[in-house]
Amino acid sequence: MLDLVLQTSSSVCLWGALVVLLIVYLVSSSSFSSGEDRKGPPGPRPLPLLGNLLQLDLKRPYKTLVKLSKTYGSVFTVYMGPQKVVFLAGYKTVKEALVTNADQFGERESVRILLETNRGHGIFTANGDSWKEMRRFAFTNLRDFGMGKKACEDKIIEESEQLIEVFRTFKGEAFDTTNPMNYAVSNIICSMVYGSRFQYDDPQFKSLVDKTTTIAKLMGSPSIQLYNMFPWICKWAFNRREIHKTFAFNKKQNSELFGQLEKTLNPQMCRGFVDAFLESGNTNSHFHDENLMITVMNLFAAGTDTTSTTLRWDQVQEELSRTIGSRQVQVEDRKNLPFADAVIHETQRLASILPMVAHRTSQDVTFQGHFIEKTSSSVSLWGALVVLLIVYLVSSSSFSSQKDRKGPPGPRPLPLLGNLLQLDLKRPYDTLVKTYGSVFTVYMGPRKVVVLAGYKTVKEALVNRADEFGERHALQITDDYNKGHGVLWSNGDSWKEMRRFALTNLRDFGMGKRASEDKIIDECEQLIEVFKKYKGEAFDLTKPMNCAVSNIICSIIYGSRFEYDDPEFTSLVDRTNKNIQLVGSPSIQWYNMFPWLGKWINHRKELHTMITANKKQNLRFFRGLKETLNPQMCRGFVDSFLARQQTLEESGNTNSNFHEENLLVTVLNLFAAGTDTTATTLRWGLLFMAKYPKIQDRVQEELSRVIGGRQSTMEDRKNLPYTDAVIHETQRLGNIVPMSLPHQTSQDVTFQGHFIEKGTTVYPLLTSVLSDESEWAEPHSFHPAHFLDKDGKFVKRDAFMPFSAGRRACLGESLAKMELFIFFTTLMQKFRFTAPPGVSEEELDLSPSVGFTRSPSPHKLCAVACV
Ligand code: HEM
Repeated sequence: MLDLVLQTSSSVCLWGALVVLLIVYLVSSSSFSSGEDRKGPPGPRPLPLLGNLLQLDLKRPYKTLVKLSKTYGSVFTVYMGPQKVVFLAGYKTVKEALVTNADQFGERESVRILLETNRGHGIFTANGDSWKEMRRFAFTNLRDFGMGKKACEDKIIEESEQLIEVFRTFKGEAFDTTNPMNYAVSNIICSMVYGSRFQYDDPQFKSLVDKTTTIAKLMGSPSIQLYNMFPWICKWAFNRREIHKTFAFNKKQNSELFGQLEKTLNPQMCRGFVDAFLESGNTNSHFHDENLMITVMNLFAAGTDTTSTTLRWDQVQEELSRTIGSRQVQVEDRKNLPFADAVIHETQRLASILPMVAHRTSQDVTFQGHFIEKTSSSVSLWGALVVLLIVYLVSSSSFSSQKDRKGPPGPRPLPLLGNLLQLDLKRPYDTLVKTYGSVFTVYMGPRKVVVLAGYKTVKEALVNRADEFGERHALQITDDYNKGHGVLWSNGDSWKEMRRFALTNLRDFGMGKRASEDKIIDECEQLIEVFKKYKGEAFDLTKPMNCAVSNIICSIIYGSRFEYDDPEFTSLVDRTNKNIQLVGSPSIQWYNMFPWLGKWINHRKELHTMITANKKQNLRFFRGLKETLNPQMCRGFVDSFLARQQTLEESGNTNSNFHEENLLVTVLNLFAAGTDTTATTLRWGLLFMAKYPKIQDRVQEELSRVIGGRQSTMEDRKNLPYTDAVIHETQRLGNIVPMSLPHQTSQDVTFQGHFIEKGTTVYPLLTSVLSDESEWAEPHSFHPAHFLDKDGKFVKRDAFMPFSAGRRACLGESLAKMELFIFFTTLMQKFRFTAPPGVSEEELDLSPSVGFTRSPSPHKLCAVACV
């Protein structure tokens, strides 16, 4: 069959063959059905090839697994890609397997990447005789060099003195304990392995420790997990190259250290594990260089990575000083320090730094009534699939079209997966901009996407070529619920009518006008009351901020605001915000790329429940408004829409875009687009103020000098250039919609010499505009001077494009600007925003949490009322 396939060149046949092979594989392979047939442990139903991958949170797989153990019990099966893995959960089960049935469960199963680096040597991933010898030798030697004994205790005491010295140099100021802690712990291993410790600033030592930690981090990254499951297609993963590079570097450094030790070897004085190994004179075949190297690196890796957690030091310290005063603690003291000992144990329990270590079955096992077969792999079928894929890659024409027709350049895509494996899904385009310039092609799974980067290019496309680039590309998930209605995800006449109607109405209801300003001022007063309740204590601003901003939209849409504790209101606000998060989640991104996976995506069900609830609630509101409709008094957007609908119906127009579904979707769009965005920007602003108190000083000084204690209005903006610059800089650096929303080309386009087909998805990369190095002096820092001239006057900047540009630009721009100005200035007049007590400004984290919008990581601030 393979010969036949190899001779065929058409990609259709190849796809056909692939499908047939997959079916054959599915039907013939017992690996997926054995679960049921032979009473294997239960588990979620796997997909072919992908297994249960889409149900797992790859960042914290153990969390999903704990959830699964609640459904399937303490022994269950999960397919990590094509690989069947049996998980054991809970004390009783784990103990029964690892202790009682040690022989059957005691072999080490290893992930692909570790097999590659360790090659069956060392202790961690080895099995069989080599493992037995190395483990025994390491164990005896570590014991000889003091593990659990007095000599080791002395070394640890000496090291802890060094660590205390380092801690002291910070003089009580906040600092990150990771590095000193890693150095101290590594030094214990160094003493045992090489026979000596290092100074913490020794570059060789620092690099060894830092690189070991880097490798550990990379090993847990999602792309490496994917590689472990699909080694044949994920070979190109960037992190894999990094691991191999770093690992080789560490090896080289260790070789040098071993070389030095070998030169000074003295049979009368064995300094450590390496000496013992070199001297062992053991002719046994397992004592070779490679085994020494990997064993030492295993000991290093396993002995270094530490855990940090918030310890109850107050109580621990009290117990320590009561029990032993200021003398050095010794292991002997442990029995008299029950609380300290408990804290250390609890830290280990909670931190659980190695949540999953893989074992494998050495034979067929029946365990707790489940059949678990001896670990095996269906190598031959996989081999066939790989060959087929290669043939496909070489012959298929579908991906080479971009070269033929001079499409924008880009990395070479894989079939189906496209460039997914080359992208860091959190910041997908940063590296690509550097390699491919301002217009390039990326395949998000099977979908071709053109990315536009930099101010000039984005402006040229969205403004100068607005007609060609001004259509919206709807994502699969938004299409499911918007179905071409509303303003955000629609196109054509319906979009045009809805956008125009929404814009006119928002304007009539005060957007950019006095009425709207009054509403914002009223809402601000409510928000201030909420902030005051915290009496200067630290709190999370998200919820009150969301409620306040949502209320502005409510006033405009329904004609009235809600109390913050009204359950109708809070549920609407909470669901809207949760929806936005979910829509940006990785699993929904998978769904957008591979809609046929639909059923298996968990978040989709959650999203469905919430959107349905929001729709129902809105329909209820509409009904209430309809019953009290008064043509003389239009309360808001819904009234206006209903009135128009009625007029059209009365005039016999049955074909109009003014129907209930369009009202519903437009209202949900305005809610979604108008709340999270503005509230998130305001949270960035206050966080920047707490982080940079000198800038906050200048804002507050300007406010009190120019408007004193009275309420600010939009009129004041021109007299507050510094404050205005700070708000603009907040939007620039906050960069909350980093990729804008997807556009698509409305026709075949030739752009900057590249051919782009009609209907291609286009992402204008706003983040690259807002941090364009040729436009901004300090693109990556908070620098209000970007918007000030040398006399301190406010200057507009063309590259300030947080609302995007052109015909699809943000519809709520002027409302958002008004909200930002009034909320920000009023809050600045009333409160001083600071980091929580005990947290320094440097520690306030500016790293974003990226979902559909880019928001600050969860944090708390204090709002101290100004007198
Ligand atoms: C700081 C606040 C805001 C920011 C940064 C922001 C940003 C954006 C961006 C980048 C887009 C996509 C433009 C494109 O496709 O190129 C957008 C679209 C949109 N925004 Fe905003 N927005 C904000 C506030 C608001 C508010 C308050 C409303 C509602 C009243 C709103 C309603 C919309 C709508 C309806 C669209 C879709 C326009 C269309 O597709 O025709 N936005 N916004």
